[in-house]
Amino acid sequence: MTYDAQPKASHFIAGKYVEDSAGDPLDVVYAATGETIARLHAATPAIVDRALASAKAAQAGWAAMSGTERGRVLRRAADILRERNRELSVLETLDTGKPLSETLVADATSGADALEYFGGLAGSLTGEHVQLAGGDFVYTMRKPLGVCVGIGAWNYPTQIACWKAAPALACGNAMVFKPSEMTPLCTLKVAEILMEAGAPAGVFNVVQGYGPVGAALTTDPRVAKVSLTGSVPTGRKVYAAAAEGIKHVTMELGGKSPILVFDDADVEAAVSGAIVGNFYSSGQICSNGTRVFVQKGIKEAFLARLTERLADAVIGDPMDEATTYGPMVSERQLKIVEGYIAKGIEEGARLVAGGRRIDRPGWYLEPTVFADVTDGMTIAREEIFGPVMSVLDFADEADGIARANATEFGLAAGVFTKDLARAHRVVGQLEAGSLYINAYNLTPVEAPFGGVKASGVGRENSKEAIHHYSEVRSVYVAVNAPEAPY
Ligand SMILES: NC(=O)c1ccc[n+]([C@@H]2O[C@H](COP(=O)([O-])OP(=O)(O)OC[C@H]3O[C@@H](n4cnc5c(N)ncnc54)[C@H](O)[C@@H]3O)[C@@H](O)[C@H]2O)c1
Ligand SMILES: O=CCc1c[nH]cn1
Repeated sequence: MTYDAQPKASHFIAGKYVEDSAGDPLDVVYAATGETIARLHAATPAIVDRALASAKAAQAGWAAMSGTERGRVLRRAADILRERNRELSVLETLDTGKPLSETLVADATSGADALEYFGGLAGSLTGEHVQLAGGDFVYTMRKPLGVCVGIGAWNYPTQIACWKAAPALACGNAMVFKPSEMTPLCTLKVAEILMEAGAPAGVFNVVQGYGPVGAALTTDPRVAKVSLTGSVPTGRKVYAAAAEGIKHVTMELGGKSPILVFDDADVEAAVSGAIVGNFYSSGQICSNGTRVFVQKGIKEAFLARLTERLADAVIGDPMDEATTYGPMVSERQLKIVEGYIAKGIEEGARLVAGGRRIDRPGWYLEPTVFADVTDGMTIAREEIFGPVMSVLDFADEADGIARANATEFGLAAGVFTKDLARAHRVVGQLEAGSLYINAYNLTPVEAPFGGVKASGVGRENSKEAIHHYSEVRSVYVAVNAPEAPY
């Protein structure tokens, strides 16, 4: 099968595709076959400069439009994403290797939700009136930050671009977005669609590249804010570089999230939560609940049902809609995960499912489950970012909470129990940004998403995101003549 994945050019600047073949080559390899399906080029310094200049030039005019007009553009873009969902989902599958059965429901559709939601909010972004003594008052104005930079990870290229662009543009900012070097294709389509929907040229630009391009964008004095989705080590670098310029940041980083399954949980629901929380997108989701703490009384039933249901995963061609489990994004990522599996075995965890590379072209790794994992093992401490679930025993509520929190990360956490009083008591003590009761890994645009501790700073989605793409100014108005001491 041949796929037409080659874009018109590598970058999208000031409303047009732009190429500069002097940049380092950036090949797109289809994860399901290992074939190179497109060649792009990383941005040269001249391209980075052009993109930032274009965003800077466009931003003031975009901010001067009414929120209702900006919102209309975003909502039109949402409609186009939905109309082209199939075409965009195929491209997302080519970019990432995720099965079409997932991309049809979780990528362009999630991007469209963000554009629609923030498009709806754009017209109602207002300040406040604050009455003071004696008739004086203060009013506040909510202002855009200016030029924002978005830097993406490779697991959800369309979603990540839209989750950043939608609130940024709703508030009147312009954006330069650098997708992950692993998945450069989808964001170009988002840029094309925003222009088609009526966004002025320069309001959303895309430049490709590796880490140094992201670093050049982060440190440029024209940039007011950097929003990164990536690993904690990259987050530390980008946060530090942004701090040098006193820039705003959003850091959407990694995790090692816990799921607590109590004795009284519905086994079927808990197994479903653990499956979506570990194997959706072949385990390449930041918020995955990769430490599954299972109370002793339910452990055998949980493991038995989990292994039974894993046997029903349809592993195959991601373009076949019957496939429910696809390849990992790259051979490099697959080898990193194989290294963790070897470490798990070496450190004494019990392999109860999977563990091997699948004998077919592309980067396929079996959904893998380890039981009898202990807190000190490498697979229980480090983010693997692949299809590896660690099942740990726990004694009681206090033990489960303490051990769930014993990590530098704090992105998500889940609790499965029929005792709702306990569920609320437990989530109230778990150190994570997204908490789930009898559910896992759902990310509706209406709910804030983001981490605590090393998992991040700031929130995407919901009204919370508005605070991270705008700032408040206050105006003091005197109605009486001012007094002075002399
Ligand atoms: N919290 C979230 O919302 C979220 C979502 C998806 C992925 N992630 C995390 O992302 C990681 C996997 O993605 P990845 O491997 O692409 O992450 P990564 O940290 O390797 O790269 C992320 C992005 O940062 C860029 N980058 C690298 N060095 C940079 C630098 N010095 N300055 C600026 N940009 C730089 C990369 O080119 C890429 O675009 C995992 O840790 C995962 O948990 C988090
Ligand atoms: O990968 C992190 C963000 C996310 C979680 N679920 C879907 N996307």
